[in-house]
Amino acid sequence: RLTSLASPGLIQAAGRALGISGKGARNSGSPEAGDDDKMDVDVEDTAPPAEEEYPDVDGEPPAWAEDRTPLGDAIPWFRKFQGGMHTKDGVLYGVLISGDAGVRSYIDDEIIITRTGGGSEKDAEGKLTQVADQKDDTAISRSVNNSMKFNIAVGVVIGKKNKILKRKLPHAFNVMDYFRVAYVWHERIDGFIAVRFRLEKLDLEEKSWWAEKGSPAPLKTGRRKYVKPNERKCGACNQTYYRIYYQGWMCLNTSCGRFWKLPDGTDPPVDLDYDQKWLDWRHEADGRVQPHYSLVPDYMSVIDDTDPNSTYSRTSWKNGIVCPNCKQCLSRRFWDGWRCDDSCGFRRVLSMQAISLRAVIDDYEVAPIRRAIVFDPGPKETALIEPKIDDLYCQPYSRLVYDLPGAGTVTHFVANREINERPNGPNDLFVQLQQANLGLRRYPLSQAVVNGTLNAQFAVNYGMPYGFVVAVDSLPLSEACDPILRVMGRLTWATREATQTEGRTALVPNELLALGYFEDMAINYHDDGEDTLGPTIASLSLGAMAHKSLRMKYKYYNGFTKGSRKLVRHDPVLEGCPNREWRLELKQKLDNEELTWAAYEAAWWAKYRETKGSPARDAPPCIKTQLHHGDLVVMHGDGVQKYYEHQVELEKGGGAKLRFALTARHVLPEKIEESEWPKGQFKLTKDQVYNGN
Ligand SMILES: O=C(O)CCC(=O)C(=O)O
Repeated sequence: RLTSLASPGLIQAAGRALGISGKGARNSGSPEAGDDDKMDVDVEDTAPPAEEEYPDVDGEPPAWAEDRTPLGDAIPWFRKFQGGMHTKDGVLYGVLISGDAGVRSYIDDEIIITRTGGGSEKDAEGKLTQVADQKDDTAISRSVNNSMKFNIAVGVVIGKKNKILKRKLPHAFNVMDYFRVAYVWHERIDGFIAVRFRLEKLDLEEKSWWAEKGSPAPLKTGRRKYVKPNERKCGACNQTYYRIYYQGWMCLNTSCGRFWKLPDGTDPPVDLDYDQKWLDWRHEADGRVQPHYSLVPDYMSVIDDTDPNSTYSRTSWKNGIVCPNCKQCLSRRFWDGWRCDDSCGFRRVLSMQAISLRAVIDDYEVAPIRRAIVFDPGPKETALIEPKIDDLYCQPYSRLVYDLPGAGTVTHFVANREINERPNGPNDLFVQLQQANLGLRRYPLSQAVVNGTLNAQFAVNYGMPYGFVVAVDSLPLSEACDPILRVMGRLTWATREATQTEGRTALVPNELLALGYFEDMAINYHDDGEDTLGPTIASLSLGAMAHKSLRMKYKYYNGFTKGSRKLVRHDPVLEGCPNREWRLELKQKLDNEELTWAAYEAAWWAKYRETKGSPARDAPPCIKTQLHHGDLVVMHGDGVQKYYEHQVELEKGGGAKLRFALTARHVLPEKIEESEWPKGQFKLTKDQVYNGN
């Protein structure tokens, strides 16, 4: 705790006049020598004002965001979606000063003093606590040192949750400015060594936008004194350090016996005051200190709409823009560009010229006469299931059926040139879907670790509402365009074909999710196991090739949940899971009531401990397929979604820049509001019905 020597009102007034917020400063000199008490600034002693009582800021941030995703997409020096420091190749590029930056944090109009955060954790109340030593050899502290050593300016974003600056911040995340790393040192925090650093605003001429509204302009750079802080050499280790704290100079060499000791050899208190000379220290303008990126880059100026290769490229969907009107960071949420929210209305619409199949398929011929079926499990991939291959049953397709015992089947209808080239077949559909204005866009994931994380593909939903992975608005199927209805025809055929062979009646699809993949897009392991869905999911691939994999879910593979390691109550003990024999034996005993649940648990873990050779891990894929242009895949059986998960990745390289995946499901009407049912009703013309040719 700080020793307060002045009244809180006086303290705050003094702080504001100096542009000081947060922890206070004292004049240099030793406290023993009797300092000027009036300069004692101790705002910690007063209850922090409620946010709305903080003073307004003087200007507007040059860029801002309400979520981390658009911020990281649009600000290249802070392409960081979790954590507070963006480092790359050993250099620190950007810092986020958000909630609790820990003890002795400090921000004023030109200076920021913070810590690297390494070796620290948030406690139950969200307070940052150091839990391990952090020395200079960690990647993060090397990066901070490198930015100082190599004169790389560091961009800073301030979060609304920040309570050190004590200003009313306009947005959740606000770009401040570029700073130089002026000093890096070690301290002891919560008993552990921590790395701290001091940032100094690069442009000292201009008033900072986050300065208090109406506060005086900063001193012109030509009139500043640029006096260095006091420094002293340690008598024990001979190292020289600046004096940072009013309470006294301290050696900052972690290997010295006098590290972090006050001149009288005692440990310093937790709350210390910054020495005024240390806070007043500024560097003269130095042209060598430069940022790597523009503070707010103008990505729009480098987009070439006339080149489809650039429109569908990774950079084109990974990079956000900053709205030129309201300065909001915008992710590429729309198929055809960037749009700001309604209050601003800014749009940058790309012409989205159609891309040819030739441009996205990297094979000698765009389609083969007969597709070679790729199935070679290889010696290491013994978990892969061998499909039953039938070239005759639904010619000209080859049909591959993968059996997942106890779960269901995956049927792959492999297309070829004859199928793809037919009028209104896959080749035509690929062009037609590009020409149709489908309204594809990226939606926030419903179960994301970071708020606002967007689905990695562009999506639009037709028919009955479906929103397991992303909440996508659904459009009535009756109003869908011709190519979408033709796709519905194909998927209805595939659904029947894959399920009738098992002697069951198919539930005809009444929903269609269209996904558009650009270069390098992928959908990570997930299942489509929403309880509103029937057991069959059929999909059509158009355009670039993709790889689809299926694997058993972690808990069914290992028998227990990840993290909390709770045993699965009704363990199906599927084929391919480890320790299958004894797991089946124990399950039998549990099912026959020879074991209580508690006895089962004890026996299970005892057996598991004996099997030292099988540590818990993610299941390896049991199905790996290549999804080529025109192929259809049908996953059938409730167990496929319950026990298995699937992922799809666009082929890397080879120009694989555009793929459509159209997936049809049967949404159970009884599970959906009746008012939504009409959306799933549609009638195909004779021409739109597909019969497998
Ligand atoms: O891209 C695909 O082929 C399938 C997409 C998918 O996994 C899904 O819609 O759940």
